[in-house]
Amino acid sequence: MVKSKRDLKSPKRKRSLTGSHPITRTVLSNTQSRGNINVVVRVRPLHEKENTSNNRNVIKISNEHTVVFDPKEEDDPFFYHGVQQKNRDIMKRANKNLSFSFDYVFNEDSSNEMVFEGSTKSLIDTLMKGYNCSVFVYGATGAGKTHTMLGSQDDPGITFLTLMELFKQKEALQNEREFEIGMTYLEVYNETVQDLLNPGTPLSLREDAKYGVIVAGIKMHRIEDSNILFDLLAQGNRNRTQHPTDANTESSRSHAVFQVYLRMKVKASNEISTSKLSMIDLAGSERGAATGFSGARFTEGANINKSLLALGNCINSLADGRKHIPYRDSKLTRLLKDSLGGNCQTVMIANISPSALNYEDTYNTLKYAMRAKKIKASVKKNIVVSESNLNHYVQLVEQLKKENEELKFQIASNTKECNSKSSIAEPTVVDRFDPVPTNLNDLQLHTNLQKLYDDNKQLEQRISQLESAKQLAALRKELKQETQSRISGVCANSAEKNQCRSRLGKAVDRLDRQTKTMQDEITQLKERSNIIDNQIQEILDKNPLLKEKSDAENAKLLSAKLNNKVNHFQKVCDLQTGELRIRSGIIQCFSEVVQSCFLQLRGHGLATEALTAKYNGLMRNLQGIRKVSWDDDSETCISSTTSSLNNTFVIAEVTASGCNDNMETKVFTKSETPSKTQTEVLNVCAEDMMFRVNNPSTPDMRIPPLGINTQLQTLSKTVTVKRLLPNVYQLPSPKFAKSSKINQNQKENQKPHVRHHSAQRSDSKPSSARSKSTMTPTNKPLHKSRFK
Ligand SMILES: Nc1ncnc2c1ncn2[C@@H]1O[C@H](COP(=O)(O)OP(=O)(O)OP(=O)(O)O)[C@@H](O)[C@H]1O
Repeated sequence: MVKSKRDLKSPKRKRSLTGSHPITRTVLSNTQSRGNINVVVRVRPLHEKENTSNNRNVIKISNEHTVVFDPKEEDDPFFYHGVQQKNRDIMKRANKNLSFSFDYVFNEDSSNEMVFEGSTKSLIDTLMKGYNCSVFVYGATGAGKTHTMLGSQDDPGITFLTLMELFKQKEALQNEREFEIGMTYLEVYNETVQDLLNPGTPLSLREDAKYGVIVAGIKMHRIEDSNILFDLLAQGNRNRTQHPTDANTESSRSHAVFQVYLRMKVKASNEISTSKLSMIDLAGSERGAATGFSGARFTEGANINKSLLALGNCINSLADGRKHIPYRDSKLTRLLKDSLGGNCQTVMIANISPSALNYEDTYNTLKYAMRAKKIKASVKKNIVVSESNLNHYVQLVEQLKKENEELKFQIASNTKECNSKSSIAEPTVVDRFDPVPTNLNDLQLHTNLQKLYDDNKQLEQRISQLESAKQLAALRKELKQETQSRISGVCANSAEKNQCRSRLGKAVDRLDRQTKTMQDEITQLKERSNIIDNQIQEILDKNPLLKEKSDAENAKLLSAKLNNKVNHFQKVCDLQTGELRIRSGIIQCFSEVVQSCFLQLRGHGLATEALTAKYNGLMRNLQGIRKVSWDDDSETCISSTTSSLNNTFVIAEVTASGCNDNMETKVFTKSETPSKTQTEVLNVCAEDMMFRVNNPSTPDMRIPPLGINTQLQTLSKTVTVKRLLPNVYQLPSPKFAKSSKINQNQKENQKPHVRHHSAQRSDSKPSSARSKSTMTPTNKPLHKSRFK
């Protein structure tokens, strides 16, 4: 016997497979039920440790098909007054005494060869006829699964014996058929798939319409004779994940899947058949406590149990004849999709320990095996008559039928959902009926089209995310640059300025880099999306009837794009709201500081006129008084009707002393933007006018407003403001009325003002005096269209 599972070597092949350990009982002929999974139980001998401890045997084999779990113990008869007493020990727990029937039960003395003869030997006939076959060994840790599968040099396991049988039959049929045999050996460990013959990065599973479930990237090894096969088996076994547990010092912690692919061509008829034999050594099905580990081993155990539970659920669903089988719940079940139900002849070997120490695990294994027995398999031959690529046609038809069923089910549930929604809202375009073709070719095109649209949707989703992130980055960059431009005004010294500039510069660079990376990815994704669009077009060219489906999918795509846009604008709003909050905080703080500084300066008599004017302008801005509005057409408006003149404020057409000769009247139009200084002057003028309107009794009405002259000299021009926005300056009507009376008294002295040329202004009266004459506010609401 080999000392370690990893020491597996080519077993001695000189032994006659059928002669050395003949099975004494006929097993297969009358026990195998072709339609169902063939379930056999193998009871291992007690270990030395189990023998020495005061250990009870919980398994009794009644006959070759029946095993009794926790059999009733035969009590020593107890007599009282010569009468035998029943239930003598009332403290003792009643035995379960459960009887289970299987296709065959192998006892402690059965060799691997006997197990082979009684379980997997017949599979080779089936395989040679073009059917898929699979063998599972199931059981708790230490129950004898690996011993059954791999065995030892003296007692080779069923994998070795089954493949020997395959080569034997191959040789026998050599003259009639051409054979190609390939194999893969992989393990599923912690929900990842690894090639045991080429260990490396984990492999992924893909569903292929033609070949069913395939392991992407696994290497198939071609085998001509049995020598290389056993070397490969030993090599793979060395790479298998093993860790000692409390129950087994060489416990296999992964599910090992050994698959042999057979392709045969009948020379006479050119008939080609393909079949696959899968031999699966499952990891232990024990409870967590049996491994005695926590941490990594516990996680490992949890993953093993997860996949075995998923396998159990699939078995239950298959046994109950349900339509939906949850193959996708674990990697193991996905991988074994075509090895469980459907087109496959399956054998399950349930390994159990007879020791009471494994009471619960044994009980669970027997129950699991009983469930598996109920699975009904419908085995189909994988045969085609030509050498074309259709050698998996049968499998394809099966899969398409299944997909058809699933799609019909989806349509039914969608229609139901649609009906229930229609009472609340109009059905949207995405809820439209999506016809499913009944013809197999069309169904294939339909499925492909759906997949392409799904891929496209994912790409679009990612592109939208990137586009949105890119635009937000551009906005952030703009804000950073704005901050950069403010630096010179806010930093105290050049060191601080440089520090700020460098920080902001780095942020801008980072945003540039991010934008570039995003742009690159967008370009790639768009290229892929274009390829998919072309593929979609090709399908639509082949079958124009799918146009309706395509329209529905395009509508879904558009709806998803619009949703993404809405999300994007929400993000932009959030960003800008955040920025606004920051700015309001700055302005609040800033105005307090400025006010305090200005008041201090004024207190010390240091506030110049210019500074005061600036300060007043700033304060007005902070109060929300932002602009003066001018009429569009200066010429026509100024020289037009009296009512328009009544609404005209001429603020400062009269010069300050010393520069009245070259004055010209300036009328701003809406499209003109006055300079910063001009705006300030206008604001001050307007403010002054308002003050005079609101306080008509002010004695120095004739004195021009403070600073105006100086400013006008600087400007060297006369400024005419035709109109002020009343809602900006908020002229209160009662005060207007009051001021109106005063203006009435002075009306006699007024001349309608059209345009003041330098000659008319030679009296050098203060501007305000004349401007007052044109300030003829009216109680009538001002015509809206004139206020822009
Ligand atoms: N039928 C048998 N006859 C003799 N020895 C056996 C038999 N079954 C199992 N053993 C021995 O019991 C021990 C545990 O068996 P094995 O490693 O096959 O268990 P296992 O079910 O594969 O456990 P694990 O799931 O932890 O890998 C081994 O030393 C093996 O040689």
